[in-house]
Amino acid sequence: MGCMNSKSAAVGDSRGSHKERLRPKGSLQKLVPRANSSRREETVGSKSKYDGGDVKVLLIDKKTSGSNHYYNDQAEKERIVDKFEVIETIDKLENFEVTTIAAHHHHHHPGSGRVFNGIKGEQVAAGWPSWLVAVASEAIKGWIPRRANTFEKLDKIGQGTYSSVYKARDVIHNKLVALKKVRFDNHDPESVKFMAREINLLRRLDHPNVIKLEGLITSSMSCSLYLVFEYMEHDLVGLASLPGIKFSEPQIKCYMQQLLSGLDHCHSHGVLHRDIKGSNLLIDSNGILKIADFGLACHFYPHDSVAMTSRVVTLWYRPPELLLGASDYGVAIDLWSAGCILGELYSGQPILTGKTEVEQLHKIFKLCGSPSEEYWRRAKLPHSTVFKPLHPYRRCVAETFKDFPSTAVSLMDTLLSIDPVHRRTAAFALKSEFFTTQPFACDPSSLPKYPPSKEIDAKLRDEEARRQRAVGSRSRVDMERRVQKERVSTPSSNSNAELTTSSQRRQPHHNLKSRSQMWYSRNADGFSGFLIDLHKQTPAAKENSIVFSENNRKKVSHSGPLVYGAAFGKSRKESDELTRLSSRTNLSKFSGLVATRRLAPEAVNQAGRSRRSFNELEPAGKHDVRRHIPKTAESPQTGGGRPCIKEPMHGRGPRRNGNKIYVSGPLLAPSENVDQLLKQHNRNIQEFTRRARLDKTKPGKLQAQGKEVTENSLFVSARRAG
Ligand SMILES: Nc1ncnc2c1ncn2[C@@H]1O[C@H](COP(=O)(O)OP(=O)(O)OP(=O)(O)O)[C@@H](O)[C@H]1O
Repeated sequence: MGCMNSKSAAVGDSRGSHKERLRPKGSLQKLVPRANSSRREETVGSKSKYDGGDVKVLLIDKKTSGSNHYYNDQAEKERIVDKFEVIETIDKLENFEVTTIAAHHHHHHPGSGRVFNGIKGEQVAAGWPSWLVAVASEAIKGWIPRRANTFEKLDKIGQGTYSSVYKARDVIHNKLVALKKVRFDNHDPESVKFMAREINLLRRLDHPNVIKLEGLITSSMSCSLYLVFEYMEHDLVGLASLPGIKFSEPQIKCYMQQLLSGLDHCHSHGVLHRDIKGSNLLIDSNGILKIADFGLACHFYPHDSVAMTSRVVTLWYRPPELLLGASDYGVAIDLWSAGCILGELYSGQPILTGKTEVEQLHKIFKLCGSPSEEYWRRAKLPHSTVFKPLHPYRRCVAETFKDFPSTAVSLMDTLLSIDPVHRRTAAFALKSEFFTTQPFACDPSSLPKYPPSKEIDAKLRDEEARRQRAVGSRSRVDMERRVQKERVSTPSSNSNAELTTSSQRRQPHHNLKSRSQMWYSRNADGFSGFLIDLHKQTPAAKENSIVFSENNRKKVSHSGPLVYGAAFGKSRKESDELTRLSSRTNLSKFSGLVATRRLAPEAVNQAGRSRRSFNELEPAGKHDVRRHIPKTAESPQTGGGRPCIKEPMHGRGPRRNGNKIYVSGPLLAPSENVDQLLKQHNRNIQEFTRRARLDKTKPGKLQAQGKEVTENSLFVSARRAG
């Protein structure tokens, strides 16, 4: 059949003579004759237009073949179509034989110039866009697209890096669903392919603990795609951050059992998830946990060695072998993440919260010990020469989590093995004493009913609280100015107290310290936007704040590790080690990169190349790293991976002033500065007035001096505020 030029309209070998005549328009619809029509039933083809390209479809009703109609022109077609009543979008094609479908486009496009026959032809006829059919026919096989107007969109409930997720009502089946609008470039076949990979994998899986893909919404005209999922009220991060939530042991076991059962199903179906983390574990109103977000997932072949990218899994849940650059890995990567979740469920906060890959690995070694000599030799990991510590680290998982139940520690010990082989399998974990000894996992249906809670809700709460702080601070600044202006001697702290109280009254969450906020302020690993009082900080937060101030003071245009050996208050040995690592690697620049999500596994080398070129071409500090990070860092988990130096430069990073550090949030002058500033200003005015009195007789000089004082005072203010 070959390619066709943009305007020719070959419809099929046997109907070549009609090729210029078939110009039906509109989507594929089943038509029934109106009462006065002589026609019995017919399906008209669709000619859709998108991005300047046309797709032609000719369907022949098997029952009435021979009565196919070719329209001479659009007007004729419309006249004929008008005789029919559209009763439904076709959802079954068995009765129709697709003879030929021609797609031709003005622009280069997947499917451009292609004539689809057979299955692909049917797919286009069924209303799938040809850009999807062209490269992802397998993903939509046997399915028909749902139409957008069969859903009623409700709220936005999730914002992922690659998607926006909406709550919606399926009006046909009258039930709630989640619609995930996936972002991809439909002009780029690779991008479409990788989006389709998620669909393919999801369709392979069918388990109560794996999210179910119920359908796809698109149309031949559309360049976007929605994935339709069963609706889930919660995710684990959102749930854990609900104020006052503390999971019981049977509850933790219940969630872990479901997580591991879901993982076991994925793994036994040859699927690695590669992004297990709390926000991807969805929980419905009956307490059923489902693994979601298969955007990073891939097929794996246990007995074949296929190179895969190591840039997967959100930093805090990423196993050491990936940080060491492994490209041949297996189920153990998901088990490591599951071990992190287990620790998090007990401790109430993420357990390994590095800000950079180097720091993440360092934290892992400190907790789990560094790999044995035998492992270094056997694994031959790409970054081992860079990351192998000079001195081995001792494993202290049991000591660190000594307050947890012993069976939980024992399971963590297995799942957090440095050597992936020792992590065993999800099936093995499910048989561990953790699940076989009392207290047993509770039944999901017996779990408490929670108000809807999502990571996005937790974020919104955090943001609202931050906004309130900002409003409070701004009001405070305004108030201080007013106080100064009116020369009222009320102590500003009183005014602030009043303001705080009123803002608290307005905002019920103001004073609630969500768990995520606490994680941040405790660890200073995320960017919460809250004013943190150093006196009240834990040592960990203090350590980090020192890094921040170091960064600011030294105006280092590079991320953490270059200074963190010394700045984190580590032991001399650790500090030397980190400095050594940091000076030997540039990986810190790419911290938090969570995989080349749309990159083929085979493209590992290419990723390496782009990494190099990024290093070589871009001057440090000038580059907006976020543009190059496919999976950016808004969540605490991914946030852990952000290069920390960028943030202060963009006004979102931690800034230190006296005993307080500001972490993220709007750029506000710390309010203590306002006091100083105003005092200084007063002094300057007094000085100016004094000199003016002295120099009454020398107006020329006065003017000059006045100017000088003003400039000085501005200079002082700027310097102090900066
Ligand atoms: N079936 C669902 N029901 C309810 N909410 C959902 C559902 N699927 C996803 N969400 C919400 O949307 C968010 C983003 O979805 P998802 O993780 O699939 O997208 P993503 O773009 O891959 O995100 P990420 O950047 O976190 O990997 C989830 O964290 C979750 O809160």
